[in-house]
Amino acid sequence: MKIAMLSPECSPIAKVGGLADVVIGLSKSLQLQGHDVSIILPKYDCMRYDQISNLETVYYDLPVMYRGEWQANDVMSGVVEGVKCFFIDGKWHKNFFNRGKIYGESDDNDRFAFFSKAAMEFMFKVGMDPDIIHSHDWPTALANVLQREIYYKEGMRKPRLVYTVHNFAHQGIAHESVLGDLGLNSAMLPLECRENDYSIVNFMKSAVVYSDYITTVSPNYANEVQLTEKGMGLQYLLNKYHHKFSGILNGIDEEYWNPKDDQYLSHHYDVEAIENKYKNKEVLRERFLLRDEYKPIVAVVSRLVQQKGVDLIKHSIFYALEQGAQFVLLGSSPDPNISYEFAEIKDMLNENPDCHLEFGFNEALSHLVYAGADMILIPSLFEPCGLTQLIGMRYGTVPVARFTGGLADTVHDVEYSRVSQKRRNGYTFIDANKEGLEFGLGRAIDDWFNEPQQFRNLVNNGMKSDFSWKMSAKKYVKIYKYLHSQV
Ligand SMILES: Nc1ncnc2c1ncn2[C@@H]1O[C@H](COP(=O)(O)OP(=O)(O)O[C@H]2O[C@H](CO)[C@@H](O)[C@H](O)[C@H]2O)[C@@H](O)[C@H]1O
Repeated sequence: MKIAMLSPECSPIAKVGGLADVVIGLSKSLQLQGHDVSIILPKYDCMRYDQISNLETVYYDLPVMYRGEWQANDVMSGVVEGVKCFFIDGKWHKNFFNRGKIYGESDDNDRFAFFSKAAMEFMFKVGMDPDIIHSHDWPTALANVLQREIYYKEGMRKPRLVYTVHNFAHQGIAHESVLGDLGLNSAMLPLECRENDYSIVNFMKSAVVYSDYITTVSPNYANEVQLTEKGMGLQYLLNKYHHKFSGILNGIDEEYWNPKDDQYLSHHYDVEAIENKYKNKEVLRERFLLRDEYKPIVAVVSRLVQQKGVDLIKHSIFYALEQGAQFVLLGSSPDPNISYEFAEIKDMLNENPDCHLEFGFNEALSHLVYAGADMILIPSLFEPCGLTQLIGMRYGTVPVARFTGGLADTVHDVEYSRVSQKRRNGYTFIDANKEGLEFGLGRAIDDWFNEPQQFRNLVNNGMKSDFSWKMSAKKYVKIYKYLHSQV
């Protein structure tokens, strides 16, 4: 099948969070299974150009009608991790993608609405005509509306539309004038695509209504968003369209995340020969100036946003130290208040030889943290899937996770899980408060000190688990094929 992925992120060239990992991981796996995949992205000035090969301009001056005028764009192609990518390079004065960042601009809605239109226009002009247009999250949601309302009518009839939601907390809300900017007739957009104030358009709702199939990134989160407030206001709509909605668990790219030959590690290991993991622990300690003592390292690798349980992360720093563990954090926050709070804690613990907080986004360092730590903590308030617990397990780092969303699908508690002993791989806790966190983390630290064999079994079980994309990619293909069988 011919699949066009539309995404604002793609690892490792344009990554803010897990969406980037999923887009490349799923694409690689689909390609391995014999499908023809292209990823279409904006051409940001801040991309990792060193990770793109064969970059060349393939279309000059692609005209895109926006705000009633033809705007020129070049389109470049390149290869990322073996997958063909196209980059839309807006040449006009607004410079939507030369902002030094991917998100966080006051005109994000306009930037990504424009990208959706330009991506559709590109596919139309070059006659790409994919079997599937697979768009992701709010930034590419309007592509689905554009396909049905404009491009289908102009003859681009083949594509079936699949839409994956990585987080219902960010939906893309804008005044309906955004539709006119894209050449859509605002009056045609159904009311269920709008907010209570009908002049406000909700991008995600629109994609739910217009797509042929909607997925989210774990089965448990798919249930939660239909049944609870985790649907962030979309519960009704998701229930209405439940026949075309399901959860497919994310995988990880096991080639990229592989302790056996990880490009960022100097000591490689696997489940059969794990000793080198502890050399990475030494390297991590040296790097973060932690003392070399018989203690477990608890790690957090995260965007520091409320979703991730920032108050619980803060509490866990002090709690882990109190319990005799070391604590490391690699995190960055788009929220200055949260950044400030963590900077204060860093100041307070500056002289502590058992703690290091590192701020910023650092891909290479994240690999060392996964490899060097003993436990990875994910105390999220909600979590659509979560990748850090999967990556942690791949590196023999035991997850301590809140029992929610995809974390509940993937982390199986050593004592309280219903799965067989062999599949138990971590510690979970239910309550999103200090007591809950201490219940999960306390048991993990205690077992590390006092039940080393039990802890080691968890390490082994995690490392032996299959978190590859293979099975999940097959589930997507099944959906793609089903949609075409319905035509
Ligand atoms: N400071 C830092 N430096 C380097 N790397 C860092 C980093 N902070 C985070 N990362 C990396 O970013 C990724 C984050 O993965 P998450 O699953 O936490 O995704 P996120 O919440 O962003 O995305 C959403 O989409 C994904 C994908 O569907 C869902 O799993 C998730 O639940 C949902 O919230 C991991 O690869 C992690 O290593």
